[in-house]
Amino acid sequence: MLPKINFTETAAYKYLADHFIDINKKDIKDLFAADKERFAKFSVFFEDILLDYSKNRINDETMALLMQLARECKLDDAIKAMYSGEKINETEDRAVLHIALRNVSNTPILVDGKDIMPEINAVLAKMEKFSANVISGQWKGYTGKAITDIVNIGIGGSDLGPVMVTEALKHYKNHLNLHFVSNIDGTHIVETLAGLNAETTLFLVASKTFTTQETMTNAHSARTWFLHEGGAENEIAKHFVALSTNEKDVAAFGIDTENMFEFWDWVGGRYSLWSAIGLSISLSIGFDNFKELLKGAHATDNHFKNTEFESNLPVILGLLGIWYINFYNAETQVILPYDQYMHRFSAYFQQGDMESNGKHVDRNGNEVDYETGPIIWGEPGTNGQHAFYQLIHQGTRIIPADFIAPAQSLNPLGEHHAILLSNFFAQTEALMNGKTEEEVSEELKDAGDTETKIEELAPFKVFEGNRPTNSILLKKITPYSLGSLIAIYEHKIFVQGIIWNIFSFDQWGVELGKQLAKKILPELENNSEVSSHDSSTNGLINQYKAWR
Ligand SMILES: O=P(O)(O)OC[C@H]1O[C@@](O)(CO)[C@@H](O)[C@@H]1O
Repeated sequence: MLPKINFTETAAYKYLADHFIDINKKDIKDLFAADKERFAKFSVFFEDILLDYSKNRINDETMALLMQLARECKLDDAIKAMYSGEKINETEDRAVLHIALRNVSNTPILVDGKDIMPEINAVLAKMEKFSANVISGQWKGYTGKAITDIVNIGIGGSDLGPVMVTEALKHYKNHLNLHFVSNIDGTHIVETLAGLNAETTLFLVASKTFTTQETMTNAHSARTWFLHEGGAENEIAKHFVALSTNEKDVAAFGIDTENMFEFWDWVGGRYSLWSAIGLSISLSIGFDNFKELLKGAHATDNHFKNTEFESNLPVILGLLGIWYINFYNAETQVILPYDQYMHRFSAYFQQGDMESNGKHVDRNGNEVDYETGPIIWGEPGTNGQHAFYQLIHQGTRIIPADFIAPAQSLNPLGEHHAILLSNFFAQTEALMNGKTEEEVSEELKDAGDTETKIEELAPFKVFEGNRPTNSILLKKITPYSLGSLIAIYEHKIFVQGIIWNIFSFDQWGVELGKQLAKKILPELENNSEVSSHDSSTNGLINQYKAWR
């Protein structure tokens, strides 16, 4: 069982809260001025990943107290509980073992007394064989042609991970064309299938439960399309495979369970890209590269489990988040990858973080009286600079920002990468230093503005600065380094959930909307007026009926 400690009652929390003003007397830029070794002190390497957290509102005392907070919340016990297969997802009575999916060192991991590694390795072997067959052209469609297009049908964790990774690793892809259908909006599957050839298209129906309404509806529409395009019922098996834990419903759909790649209930949907859900990744970049992704994550898993908290990247990132969320009332966390391939990285962690820690009841079943999971958002740099950096620089909110960049470009072209990285470096410097009214006035004076003009304009051009950022510099985006980075963020989420004393691995909050949608759907099947809801819902439904 996980520890069930209220972190606001710990000595560390109380000291941080009581001495918050004293601890925060100096701005970040003054802390740098006072300590030439600040960067060295507050940056840490994990293999070819550098985390520079020196541009935060911290000092030695803050970090020591945050580390004490983690220890008082028994984070080390919680880590051991997860890695040992304890059922820490207590409301669903499940273990949480995405770490087992990438446990390439094959140390036994027991669930209910049974080592799960053999079955994990069996699925990996099946994924490897299948990927090789499809990529080599050995796997043929119903007219004997090789597969050219892969369509992954899934949503949430059965879509976001595969999309993010196949995009981030596009540089490593082969000839297969990858497509992803997730939304129930008919546009998504219609636009995706337009122009595809049923003879050479392979569908992956990705669904842990194999009951998700969007996925099953899209899968049936894909099946109908396949038959309409010339495929026959007895040829479904050549063009449909299932990625699921639910063999019964896979068979009921008409997919040969021989073409089912299984995973298990101790794999959370938002942590499942390492499982059979990652088949689209393996098809896109080859199984060897998929294995590299697993190896990178496994390296982070060992780092997280074995490294003292003071040098532990997920622990440092997790505690810094706690510092801003629970002591500065930061409501969001922005993730800014300065790499176009990583354009879905923030979106991926919207589910990863917000579906894990968007909780309001603690592990004792009581309403919490403190903030928990942040709102995760972000876009690649430098695009974000031309969209929302105004608010980050001069808005009224504190927005902790993670800047991520690779030192090496996968597409070196003239000075493009140098320009990209110059912005990566400059933004965190600008957010920290800001610009004083004196500096602004000086600039305006040098530009020849009159005293009056300077007096009018200066307040609008001041940058407060002291805005906290983390910089994560990778040597290069590879399957291995991406695997490590994703796992760092996964474990950061774990750290925060443990400290907030919440359950990070269930997601009851997604159910109510689905239930109500299932009640409304039959009401839309006729044209009679609806009055069973509140006047807004009734009004909207009835207007929809009038207009459709
Ligand atoms: O993989 P599946 O079972 O189809 O679930 C898809 C997604 O739906 C959820 O909202 C749970 O219902 C996410 O947690 C999950 O990743």
